[in-house]
This record gives sequence, structure tokens and C-alpha cells, in this order.
Amino acid sequence: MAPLGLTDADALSDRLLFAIPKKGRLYDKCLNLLAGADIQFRRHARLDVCLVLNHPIALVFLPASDIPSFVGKGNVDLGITGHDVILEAEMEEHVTEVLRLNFGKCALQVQVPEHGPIKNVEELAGKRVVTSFEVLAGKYFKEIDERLGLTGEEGKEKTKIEYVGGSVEAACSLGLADGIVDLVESGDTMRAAGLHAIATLLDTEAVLIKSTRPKPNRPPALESLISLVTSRIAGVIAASKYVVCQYNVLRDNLPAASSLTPGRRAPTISPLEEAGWVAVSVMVEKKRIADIMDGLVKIGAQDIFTFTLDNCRV
Ligand SMILES: Nc1ncnc2c1ncn2[C@@H]1O[C@H](COP(=O)(O)OP(=O)(O)OP(=O)(O)O)[C@@H](O)[C@H]1O
Ligand SMILES: O=P(O)(O)OC[C@H]1O[C@H](OP(=O)(O)OP(=O)(O)O)[C@H](O)[C@@H]1O
Repeated sequence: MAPLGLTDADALSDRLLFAIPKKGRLYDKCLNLLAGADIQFRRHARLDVCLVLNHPIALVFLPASDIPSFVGKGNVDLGITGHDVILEAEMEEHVTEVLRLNFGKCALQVQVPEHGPIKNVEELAGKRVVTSFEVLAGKYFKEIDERLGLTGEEGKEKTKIEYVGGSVEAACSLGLADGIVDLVESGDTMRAAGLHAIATLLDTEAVLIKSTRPKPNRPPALESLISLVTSRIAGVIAASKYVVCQYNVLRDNLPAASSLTPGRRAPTISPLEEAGWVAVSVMVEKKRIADIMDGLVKIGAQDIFTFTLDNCRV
């Protein structure tokens, strides 16, 4: 297929436009989701728009921070980005968060030097804060400034929020800031920079979004394509969250077994050739499986196996 340039508007007019972060933390996970949903494409080097081979969809690779406004303004139909980015772009009323995607999980926190004089956000208020999230940090400290009566008069300085595009954690040691507001996942970056958290502004994860005001005259077929893509991605996410657990247990112990593994709807129970025994097959949340297997052993279950799911519709 010939490479597609951004000017080839005709090639895009009947397609669902789906924005994907072009780099950064969310990029690889998004590619896994697209593969799991069987959305096939070949991206030509340096081109940020590409046609999907097996659906009337065009993928648009954009900076994660630009995706909320593209979707919110209706230029793009669907997108994946962080919940934090939507709030920072003040697009929460213009986009609908259709699905939480269970990756890109982190927290937006206020961090200060661990061995410095500042112990809480009230002590940081009125001083210098460096961040890539100047809208969210601005709103957060405005409320604190107002509460503390920091009006901007002499001796009552408001908090000064300064924007930097990256490596925010370096700002305190470089003497640019008394504290920072930045994303934290494992905490490794902040620990290495000698910082620690004194407050959390919000918890975030990647989300699938669609516009609350889609383009007028969008063909109905594209509406059903949004539902199809959403349902496929939901299946991939569910498959990553659950395992199938199968075990044998005495029929008399089924009530205890069922309360440990109730399943999403109900466990599947099949008789075994050996009298008094049944086989149980059930979906279990991956993060709970070790505890549940311990519990099953305690009630006398045997031959306990788990299977990972490649994909599902639930
Ligand atoms: N450490 C992290 N752990 C999990 N998710 C994160 C982390 N850092 C960022 N994210 C999520 O990914 C989104 C994009 O962040 P990222 O740092 O990848 O931005 P970028 O500017 O697109 O990439 P880059 O930092 O490479 O320029 C964030 O808004 C957040 O939702
Ligand atoms: O708590 P951790 O697991 O250490 O993750 C936190 C780091 O991840 C993000 O930056 P990223 O690495 O994406 O680079 P950036 O500083 O260029 O944004 C964030 O800005 C932190 O620096």
C-alpha cells in the first residue's frame, strides 16, 4: 500500500480516526492492545497517519498530551491517552472515558527534597513549584493559597508555578524549585533525585476516549465500528486481568469452593467419573489467584491448574 500523507484527506473521510500516543510510556502497550484487537496496520517510517488493513480505520499517531483536544474537538473519533492528560488539557467535558485500560497507572504527586525543611504542602505554598502539569498544579495550589490567605501582597506571596517539559525531578537539586508536581509510578525516579511525596493530586491510568461532540454526519457504520473496537479492546483488557482456574473438589465442599471462586457469573461444574467428586472451571482475577489457590488447597481441592487467557469477550 502506498504511504499515506496527512494531506490525503479523501483517504480518511470514510474512516474512523483513532489516535494513539506516538511515543513514551503508553506507546508499546497501545500496540499490544491493537494487536490483541486484531487491528492490523503497517506504519511507514516517519508517517503519523496510517490506514488499518482490515477495518475502515485510520490510526493517527500523536503526542499523548495532544490527544484529548483532538478527540474533544471532534477531529479524531477515538483515542488512547492518560486520564491525567485529559484533566491537564481541561477536556473532561469534551471527551467520554469509554474504558479504563489497566496500564499507565501512576499518581500525580507533590514531591520535595527528603531532607529539606518543607514537610507539607502548606509549607510549600507561596514558594516555587516546577511541573509539566501547570494547569493541575495551578488549580491545586490556588486552592491552598486561598485557604492560607496568600493573596499576592508583600509577605503573602502566592505559589509560583513554573512549566518544564521533562526531567522535572531535577528542578530542586538545580535550585529552580522548592518542590515539584510530577508523575510517580514505582517511585524510583524521585528516590534517585532525593525527593519524597507530601501529597497526591490524583491517581491516573490510560483510558480509551471518544468525543462528546462527534463530527456532524458521521456515518452510522462508524458508530458501530466504535462499539466493535471498544468491545474488542475490553476483551483484551479483561483477558489480561483474569485467568481460568480449574480444579477437582468433593461435591460436599462445593459451597466453600464456590464462595472462594464465584466466577464472573457462576462457576462451571462438571461431574467426574469418580463418585462424589466434581471438576470446577472458573474465571479468577489474576492478582488474587495465589491467595485463592491457597484457600482451595485448605478446603481439599486437588489438581488445581490455572490458564492465562489470550483474549475474551465478557
Ligand atoms: N512512570 C509512569 N508510569 C506509568 N504511566 C506513566 C508514567 N509516566 C507517564 N505515564 C503515563 O503516560 C502518559 C504519557 O507520559 P510520557 O512521559 O510517556 O509522555 P510523553 O511526553 O508522551 O513521552 P516522553 O516523556 O517520552 O516525551 C502520562 O500522561 C501518564 O498518563
Ligand atoms: O516512579 P517511576 O517508576 O520512576 O516513574 C516516574 C517517572 O516516569 C515519568 O517520566 P518518564 O520516564 O516518562 O520521562 P520524562 O521525565 O521525560 O517525562 C515521570 O515524569 C517520572 O519522571
